[in-house]
Amino acid sequence: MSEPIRVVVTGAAGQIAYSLLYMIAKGDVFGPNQKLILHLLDIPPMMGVLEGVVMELADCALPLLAGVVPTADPAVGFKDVSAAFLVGAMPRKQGMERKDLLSANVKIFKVQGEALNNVAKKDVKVLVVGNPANTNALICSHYAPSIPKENFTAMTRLDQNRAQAQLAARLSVGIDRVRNVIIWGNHSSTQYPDAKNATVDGKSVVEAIANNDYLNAEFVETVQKRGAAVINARKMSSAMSAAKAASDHMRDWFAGTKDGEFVSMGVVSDGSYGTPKDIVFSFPVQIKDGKWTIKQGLAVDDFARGKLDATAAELLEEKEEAMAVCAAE
Ligand SMILES: NC(=O)C1=CN([C@@H]2O[C@H](COP(=O)(O)OP(=O)(O)OC[C@H]3O[C@@H](n4cnc5c(N)ncnc54)[C@H](O)[C@@H]3O)[C@@H](O)[C@H]2O)C=CC1
Ligand SMILES: O=C(O)CCC(=O)C(=O)O
Repeated sequence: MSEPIRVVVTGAAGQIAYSLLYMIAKGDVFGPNQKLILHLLDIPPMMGVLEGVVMELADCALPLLAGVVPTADPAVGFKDVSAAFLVGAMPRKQGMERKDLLSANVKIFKVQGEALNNVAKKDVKVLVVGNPANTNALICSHYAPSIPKENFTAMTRLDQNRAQAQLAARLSVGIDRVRNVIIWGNHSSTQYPDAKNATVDGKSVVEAIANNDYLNAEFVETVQKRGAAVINARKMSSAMSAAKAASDHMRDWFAGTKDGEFVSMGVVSDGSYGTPKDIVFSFPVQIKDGKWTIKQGLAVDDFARGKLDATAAELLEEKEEAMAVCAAE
């Protein structure tokens, strides 16, 4: 059993954290031999609620959980952490787009970027879940210049999992038989869920489904609008599935992807696939030894090109607005 690592979850009194903390503390993310000290960061009015979460974590009697640090102080929350799940932010309500949250939430990620810069380990792996996730991750990285840009990522794994589930249902196969679905771009309704490089039992999903109208329209729209569909039904945003996706994302980042497989993550663009540099764009990535690389050489047809350009344009707009909000602080 190795020494405990410190892991922070922000928004620790909220609904995603309520599922996520259990997954992390029982070993789903860092494995069954890695002890952890969980740092739980929320805002001062939520400290009472957080006390209840701390009690419940104790009552789970989890052998890997070596300690819990509840706090409202970012300097304590981010101190010496090796992994950071940045969940805490305002969620979208019915009728809002995720970018409507930008001016309120982006300020949180400026403060947390500065705190990570000052007190976290320099090799900390950061996953931004709070919306608008891609642009929040960019801002966080911008205010943490002493930590490599590669260490800041945004979550599009929930979209990937949704896309995989849609294809598996359409093909009437188990979810584990569908691989390599890609989410390109922003975690927003402009994202492009791409089944054209996906496989079912190693064979082309396009050939297995044999219905391009479905793959270009209904499939894409269902995944793009799934978050809103859950909000309409639950009157609250996705939480259990978001926690599972955060756990999948960080597990793969630490443990690596399997040969021949890739997963989608929002990462700082290097211009791959003709995208603008220096926005956080979701790409297919392969991961080895804790480092991701963008999978190169995949086919991007004219239809896909239009979608990639549209989601990139939205991210450029968000970046401009976010930088203006932070500069005005
Ligand atoms: N990237 C993705 O795929 C997904 C992202 N989300 C986003 O995740 C975020 C959290 O969602 P929920 O847990 O459902 O919301 P929630 O409202 O249940 O919990 C959010 C928590 O964050 C806390 N918080 C607010 N400001 C904070 C700060 N400065 N520092 C620390 N904590 C702070 C709040 O007090 C609250 O406890 C939302 O922005 C939501 O839109 C949700 C689902 C999927
Ligand atoms: O849709 C939202 O704004 C909140 C949750 C979310 O990002 C999602 O379900 O994809």
